Amino acid sequence: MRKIGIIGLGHIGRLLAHDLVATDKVDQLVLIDQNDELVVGLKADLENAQTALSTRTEIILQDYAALKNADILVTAFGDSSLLEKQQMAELTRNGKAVREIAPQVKQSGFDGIVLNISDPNEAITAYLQQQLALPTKQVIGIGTTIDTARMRQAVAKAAELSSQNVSGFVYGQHNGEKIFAWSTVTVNGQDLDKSINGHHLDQNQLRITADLDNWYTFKGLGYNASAVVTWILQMISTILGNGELSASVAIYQPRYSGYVSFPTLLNRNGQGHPLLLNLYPVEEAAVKTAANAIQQQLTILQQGGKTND
Ligand SMILES: NC(=O)c1ccc[n+]([C@@H]2O[C@H](COP(=O)([O-])OP(=O)(O)OC[C@H]3O[C@@H](n4cnc5c(N)ncnc54)[C@H](O)[C@@H]3O)[C@@H](O)[C@H]2O)c1
Repeated sequence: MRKIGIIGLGHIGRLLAHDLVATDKVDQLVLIDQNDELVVGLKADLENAQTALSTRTEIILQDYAALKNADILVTAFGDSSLLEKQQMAELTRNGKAVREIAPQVKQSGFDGIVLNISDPNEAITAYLQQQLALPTKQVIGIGTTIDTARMRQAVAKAAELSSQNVSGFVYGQHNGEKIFAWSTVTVNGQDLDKSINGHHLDQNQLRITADLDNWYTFKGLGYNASAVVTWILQMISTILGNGELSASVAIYQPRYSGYVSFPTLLNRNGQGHPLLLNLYPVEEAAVKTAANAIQQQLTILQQGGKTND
């Protein structure tokens, strides 16, 4: 039996719940949010939707104990409207949420894989791992997965190809020190310093295009959800199946003694082998800077959200 929990049913959580039910990825779905009316409404809506399906998902509401034998827990709590004010505005707010949520998850005996979406992603993932006291391989954040996807798309658009032809990763910190690691980026095996499909690609322009995609989505919708949910569904399929997926996710990296967004393989155990690619020294230094910034945020969270200013 495939069992998944989602904590936080805002833009992301409710779209994910719908997609899991509609694509028959889950037998039991545990839905938890601080807003009781929201979860009751969502359950009714999803059950109505199932009248058009030949599959059935059992939906369980507001029951932390039901997470005990869940395979995966997706955390998508927060208040994404705060991002309009400041990129890191959710830090202390979501730190408090971790202190409310983690003891209840821990008490359930949950021992599956956590996929964290809540921001600031790397620091909240690290804090969740500490508060849940689960092995680091089992607590993964979406990290710079979407930034990586946007980078690949920017390259693909400029080269007039589809993004499946592009490989490479964005490292570091999703809402902060993002490192577009050009040393890792290739188009069908070709480096970017060569002409690609007749186009000479300008890295500065590519970065602007990738960031603009995020800006347009946020300005138009006030949130972004489709890309995140689609990638999380891929990760869920990988964890529940036998495959491996490479993604730049928030993982514990021993070489930085902490969490940072770093390319790695995901598999049924959660985090598999990290991809140790040869970065340019300047990229390597920037990843270290990002890891330090994440560590500083983690320290703020560990102190209960109190900053010195
Ligand atoms: N890393 C990424 O790529 C990425 C992309 C988009 C959004 N995000 C982040 O994901 C999170 C969710 O985004 P969203 O747009 O769905 O947010 P949202 O504001 O629409 O919804 C958040 C939900 O979490 C619930 N919640 C808050 N605190 C809770 C608690 N203590 N216990 C239970 N439920 C709680 C709220 O009631 C709300 O329903 C945010 O932190 C957002 O910044 C990350």
